[in-house]
Amino acid sequence: MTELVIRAGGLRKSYRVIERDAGVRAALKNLVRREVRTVTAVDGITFAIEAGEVVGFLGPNGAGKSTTLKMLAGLLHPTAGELAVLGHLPWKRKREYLTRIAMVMGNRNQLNWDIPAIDSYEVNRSIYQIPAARFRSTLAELIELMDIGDLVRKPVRTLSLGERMKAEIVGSLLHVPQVLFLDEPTLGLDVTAQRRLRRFVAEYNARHGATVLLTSHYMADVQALCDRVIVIDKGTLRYDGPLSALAGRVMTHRELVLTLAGPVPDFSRYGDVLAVDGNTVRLRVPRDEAAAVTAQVLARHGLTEFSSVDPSMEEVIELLFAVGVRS
Ligand SMILES: Nc1ncnc2c1ncn2[C@@H]1O[C@H](COP(=O)(O)OP(=O)(O)OP(=O)(O)O)[C@@H](O)[C@H]1O
Repeated sequence: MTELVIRAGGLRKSYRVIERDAGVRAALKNLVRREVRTVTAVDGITFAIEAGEVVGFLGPNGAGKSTTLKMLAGLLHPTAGELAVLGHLPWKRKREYLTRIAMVMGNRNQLNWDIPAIDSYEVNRSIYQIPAARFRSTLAELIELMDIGDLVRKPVRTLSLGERMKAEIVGSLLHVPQVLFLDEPTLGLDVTAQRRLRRFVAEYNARHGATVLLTSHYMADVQALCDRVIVIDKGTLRYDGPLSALAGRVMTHRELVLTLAGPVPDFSRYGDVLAVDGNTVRLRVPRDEAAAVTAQVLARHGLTEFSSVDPSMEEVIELLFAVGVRS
């Protein structure tokens, strides 16, 4: 039986924001009476994740992804709902919990800039009470997996962004956590460093059976690592399922490229004619009619070639965020 590592039910998080207009007068008024507004960042989401899954968390800016990850990692207290990770209430921040998870934020540094990463790692070793021999072997494994070698001996401030991110991740995983929350881990990295990091996450997942929840604006990260995606928008869950099925839910139409033996007659009765080039016509048809249209064209006109153009994942996501998911 598979083990459920994360269970969230009706999870909510609201922030209280103090409203303030600009200027001295507003500042004075604010001292007397504070206008407080509630921002609901996560508005009752329910999902469950099994051990060893690598799940992509997608959504436009401000959708509530970081807030959700922070609740899972115990950095924020949920306003309402149920949440259990590895059987723990994350916000209690129990030692037994914190030693089994890691949160990596692409836009935050955990390592001290003025000293080499290896010295910060020593600090982590004592915080997590990692036995010396295990620490050495894990460090060697992570350094090899991440291919950072002697860089860990240079002051962090002298490292490039990509090198620093690799060093950050090594530092976050020295206690060999079973659950990884990765919030934009490849943010700002060049393509080579992104690829390296992806390989690393895949390898770590395979070696340690770790459960990974990842947010990223780079679709390549999600495609390379996640079979399953959870899409949220304005704090609510819009899709939870295989990445491969997402296109089908979002794209209402398909593009067919049909090549006939002779010139193309008027094809407007089959769908939107996008282009005609010699004997080839590009046709846009409702997704669920694509097979029937192809069969009709084959029967009536004959086909020498046929293909259907699959949208790129970027296109799917762009459309998804623009129009939402069809239920
Ligand atoms: N500390 C805070 N105080 C008040 N509002 C906040 C706070 N943190 C986040 N928010 C608001 O909550 C909403 C969700 O923010 P969150 O950072 O979780 O979204 P996100 O999906 O991670 O966005 P992005 O892709 O831009 O990182 C946004 O409207 C944001 O402005």
